[in-house]
Amino acid sequence: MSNETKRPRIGIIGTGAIGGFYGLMLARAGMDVHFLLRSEFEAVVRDGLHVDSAVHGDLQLRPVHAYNSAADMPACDWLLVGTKSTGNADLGPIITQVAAEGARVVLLQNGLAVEDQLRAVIPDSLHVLGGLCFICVHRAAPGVVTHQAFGAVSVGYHSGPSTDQASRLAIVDACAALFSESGVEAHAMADLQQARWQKLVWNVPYNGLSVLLRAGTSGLMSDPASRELVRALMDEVVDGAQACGYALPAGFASRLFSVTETMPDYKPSMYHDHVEKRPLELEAIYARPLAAALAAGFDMPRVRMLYQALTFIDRGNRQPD
Ligand SMILES: NC(=O)C1=CN([C@@H]2O[C@H](COP(=O)(O)OP(=O)(O)OC[C@H]3O[C@@H](n4cnc5c(N)ncnc54)[C@H](OP(=O)(O)O)[C@@H]3O)[C@@H](O)[C@H]2O)C=CC1
Ligand SMILES: CC(C)(CO)C(=O)C(=O)O
Repeated sequence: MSNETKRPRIGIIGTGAIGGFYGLMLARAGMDVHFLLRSEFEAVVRDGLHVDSAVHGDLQLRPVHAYNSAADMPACDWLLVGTKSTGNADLGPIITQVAAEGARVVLLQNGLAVEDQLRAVIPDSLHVLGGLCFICVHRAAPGVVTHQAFGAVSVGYHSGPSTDQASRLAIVDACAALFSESGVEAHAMADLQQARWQKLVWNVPYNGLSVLLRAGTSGLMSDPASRELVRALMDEVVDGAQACGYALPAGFASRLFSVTETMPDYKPSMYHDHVEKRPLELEAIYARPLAAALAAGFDMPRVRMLYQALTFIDRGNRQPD
């Protein structure tokens, strides 16, 4: 175990836009942060990590505790997972290798039931939390993250050795405190599933339509036809959530719609995945919500159509030229 009471040791599993941004913020606040990288390892060892932020200015971390193998990392008390959900089934050996005894694993991903997938491949002794990131970031170059807007994280307990509500809440509060101490707005959530459905109200329309229509938020919000489509998809997800037992606050979709009008033109992470020919997070953002709603007796035909179109696009996009 590391000396957690003095200085928590944090492992960033997947140092892309999300892992790079939050990891850098935590390290700048004096925490002992270790970054697992893959394709950008050499660049980060050589040049450090950079965040070009519209909110915080230009931030740099150099040198970086960077690793290209989990086997070389020290045991960490907290693991923040910033990989895409498409790779969750393969994370078991990595997490198991890097986790200190009783470590807390926080999945910073979009979508539904992503924690269930991870839970199945890691030891029962580890705590699993979910973290929802309300932020606009993307990788601009190896080791360079562009931060356009926002930054808050909402955290909730998923599963693990803590069975009573009080000890679960204590872990969630400790996680939120790590972020707060690094200058990131953080909230503890009582109901992770409810929060995941709420976030889907944004991700289902904008992530998928950005790929299908090749447009960022400004383009989608400036055309009457795409605006109508966004709104209809949002309403369907709200109804799907309700069918699954998660009643969202009144006017929630309208508020998200209005907030998006004030955002800088933003291309969601799915857009970047498509451009870079990486697999799209279709299972977590579309297939599972569709299946959950259907199991509750509610169909989401517009969401299904979007999912089917994206499946076609994704398959073609990843075939060799
Ligand atoms: N970007 C955003 O603004 C937001 C993103 N999200 C969600 O956050 C999650 C992460 O997204 P984002 O940061 O944009 O994704 P990125 O593609 O920018 O980052 C993913 C990172 O994980 C690395 N990685 C994947 N597998 C491994 C592995 N086995 N070992 C080491 N590194 C690995 C990738 O390395 P490599 O370079 O080799 O690909 C990459 O650096 C997604 O679920 C997304 O939906 C949520 C809110 C906002
Ligand atoms: C909704 C948004 C743009 C910021 O809150 C986001 O977090 C995402 O891209 O998933």
